[in-house]
Amino acid sequence: MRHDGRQENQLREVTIETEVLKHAEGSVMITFGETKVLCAATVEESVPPFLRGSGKGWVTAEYSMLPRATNTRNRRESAKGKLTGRTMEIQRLIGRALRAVVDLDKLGEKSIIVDCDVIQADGGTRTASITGAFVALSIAIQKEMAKGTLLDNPIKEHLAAISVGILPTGEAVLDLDYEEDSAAAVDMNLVMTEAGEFVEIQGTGEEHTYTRVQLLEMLDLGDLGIRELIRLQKEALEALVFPAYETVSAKEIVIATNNPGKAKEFEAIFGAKGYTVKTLRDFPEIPEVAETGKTFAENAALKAETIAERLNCLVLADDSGLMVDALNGQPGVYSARFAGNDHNDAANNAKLLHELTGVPMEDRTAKFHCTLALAAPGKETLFVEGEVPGRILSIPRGDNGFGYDPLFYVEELEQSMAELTADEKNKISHRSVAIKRLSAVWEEWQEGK
Ligand SMILES: O=c1nc[nH]c2c1ncn2[C@H]1C[C@H](O)[C@@H](COP(=O)(O)OP(=O)(O)OP(=O)(O)O)O1
Ligand SMILES: [Mg+2]
Repeated sequence: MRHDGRQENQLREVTIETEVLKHAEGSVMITFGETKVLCAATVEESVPPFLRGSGKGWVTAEYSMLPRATNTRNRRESAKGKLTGRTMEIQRLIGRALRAVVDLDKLGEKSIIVDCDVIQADGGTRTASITGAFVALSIAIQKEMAKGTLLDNPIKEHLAAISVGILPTGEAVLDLDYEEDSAAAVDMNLVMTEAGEFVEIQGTGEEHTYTRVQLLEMLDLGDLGIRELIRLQKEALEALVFPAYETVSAKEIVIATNNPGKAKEFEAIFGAKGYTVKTLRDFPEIPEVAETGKTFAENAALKAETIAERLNCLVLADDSGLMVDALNGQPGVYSARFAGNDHNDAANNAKLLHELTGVPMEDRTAKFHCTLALAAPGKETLFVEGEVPGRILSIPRGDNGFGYDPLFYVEELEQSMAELTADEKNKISHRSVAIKRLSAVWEEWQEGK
């Protein structure tokens, strides 16, 4: 009988609470009896220098204990200015353990760092850390997969860790608490995989030795404990769904535009398809992307790809403009800054009228062009285009729309774009033509690589 009434092959009560932190990509509060460890996994889009350009990712861990995790206060290692040997040893062990079950090639050039912070210590902090860290890592990876930023699951199999030992009575026991651990004759930490293989065995006698028979007895107990821990890990992970991510990919779309006129049109068109539209006005912290490209496609890609990387999600961008035949296709990609001043519709329209002074109506043919770029991190960008023909009026007409709409006459409707209602414009505009083409190829693109 053990001091807390457990059987020799019985774990303490183990709980695994997932998603306990707002910011970390994966987080877990794990308890082994009175031992409590907070595990937080962070995904970073970079790797240590020795892996750069290799296509391989990295998984590592840090371990630390809060001052009052123990019955007397320990000075913080940050206050001491250096890590103790014990801390270094444990965090390396956690990192090694996790890397044993992750295919770093499949992870690609990303790093996952799992921070294990012991809130309360009552023996087995490293084994609880490894067991919890694996779950936090799995959550972070599942989210990457849900977002489409990881295509293939790099986790090869489950992994957990447990302590076993020999009490002074000679009895082999599973999952020692602090009281048992400090008196134990032999103390052993086992890190094992779901397949029953070992990653690490740390077994030491303390003023005692142990026999081969006792070693096998401890390994058997450990095996039992690991199986139970893996069952609990799976239970915790299976209970998780990622509804937020499903909504982001299925029902929400981010459009990399600052133009309120475009935003309204996208909202109307995608809203009718059941999407919520977010634009850069929802992310005021993101600086404007410089449109340094020479083509609509280059600029659309610049906007979509920069923002997709930044927000780590699917992003659509629009680069559009007016192409006037009598001006050899100008202002084209420079439409927004035709009059020099970016985004000044009145000045742009005035300059357009000035440039076309004396040009007769039959020679004032033009078209609106729109290139859409759909980008996701790690994916090749998809492009579609749309155009609508028209003529440039000599007097602005109508108050709807934006940009050059008051000067753009749509012959078949016998109205300027600015005289059309939003619905009417959205049926015929260059943007709506492009969006229709996008819907036709979107799914195929999303399923492909
Ligand atoms: O339906 C339209 N009706 C009237 N004018 C339009 C339209 N579509 C584009 N245009 C003009 C406005 C702007 O002068 C330029 C787009 O420049 P472009 O860089 O693509 O957009 P932008 O800088 O206003 O917003 P953003 O880059 O944040 O999406 O073409
Ligand atoms: Mg622009």
